[in-house]
Amino acid sequence: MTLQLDDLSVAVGDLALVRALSLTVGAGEVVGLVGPNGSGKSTALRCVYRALRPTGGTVWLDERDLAGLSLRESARAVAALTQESGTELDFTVAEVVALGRTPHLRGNQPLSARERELCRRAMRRMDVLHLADRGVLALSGGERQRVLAARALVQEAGLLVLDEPTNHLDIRHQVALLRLLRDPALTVLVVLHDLNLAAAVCDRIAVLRDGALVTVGPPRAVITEELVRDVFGVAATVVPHPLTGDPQLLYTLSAPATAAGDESEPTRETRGSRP
Ligand SMILES: Nc1ncnc2c1ncn2[C@@H]1O[C@H](COP(=O)(O)OP(=O)(O)OP(=O)(O)O)[C@@H](O)[C@H]1O
Repeated sequence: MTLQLDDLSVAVGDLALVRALSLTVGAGEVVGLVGPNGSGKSTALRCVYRALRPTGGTVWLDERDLAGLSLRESARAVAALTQESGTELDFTVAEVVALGRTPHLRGNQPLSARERELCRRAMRRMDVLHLADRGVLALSGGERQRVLAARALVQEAGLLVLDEPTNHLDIRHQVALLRLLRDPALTVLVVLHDLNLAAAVCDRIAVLRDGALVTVGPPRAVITEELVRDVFGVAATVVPHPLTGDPQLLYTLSAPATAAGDESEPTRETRGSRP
């Protein structure tokens, strides 16, 4: 499935949150959306999983206008793992994962044997099968995030959008989840704060600032010291990953503030010397 954001804009009153964003995610591609806090990443993503109606532009799914699809059709096409994917009700883990099949079911139709196996496999892949009978409200943040990831997987949608999916996850589960994204059957748009993980998992990275696209391209072209300084206001050193060659950022916490306005706490060297 191909996703195309075409001149997408979101405004609240006079405030532009997303400005004329055009971005294509090709079938089977993993595209990362990165940018500073408040740069419009989640807002853009919300337009793709229909939590928000854009004020301008169009979201195309395989050349079909998302706004013209029924909610059931778009729920079959787009699975979302976001900060809004919460579960307030005390369902069991197995029940929450099974909810991912809802767009495919009619009325109270029970899950088929294939669907039950699909749910079991997703729980195994996300390492939550041993929690199947536990209530979700009593889980840790990371366990709950893995349950929601399993729920998104069983939806069998062609497009997966994720907003900070590694939130709460320990490093083993971060790597496991990001590996799942590298599935040729999946088209993926993922918001990530960790630029090193983004460089490792994404085919291309799109950088947002103040709601507008700064650049988009392969990690090696996008993740540069200049970009990190200009967009994030952080001094970093880029080194190639010794095995893959992917750009990886090294940060020096005692580095001086940058021109882009790093107003961090005074460094160890300067602390105490201020009036
Ligand atoms: N309903 C709204 N009304 C007014 N401003 C909003 C609304 N929703 C979001 N914003 C503002 O729009 C901007 C973009 O928010 P958004 O959540 O898309 O940013 P983000 O890039 O995902 O940020 P973060 O990295 O902090 O998650 C922020 O400044 C936010 O405060």
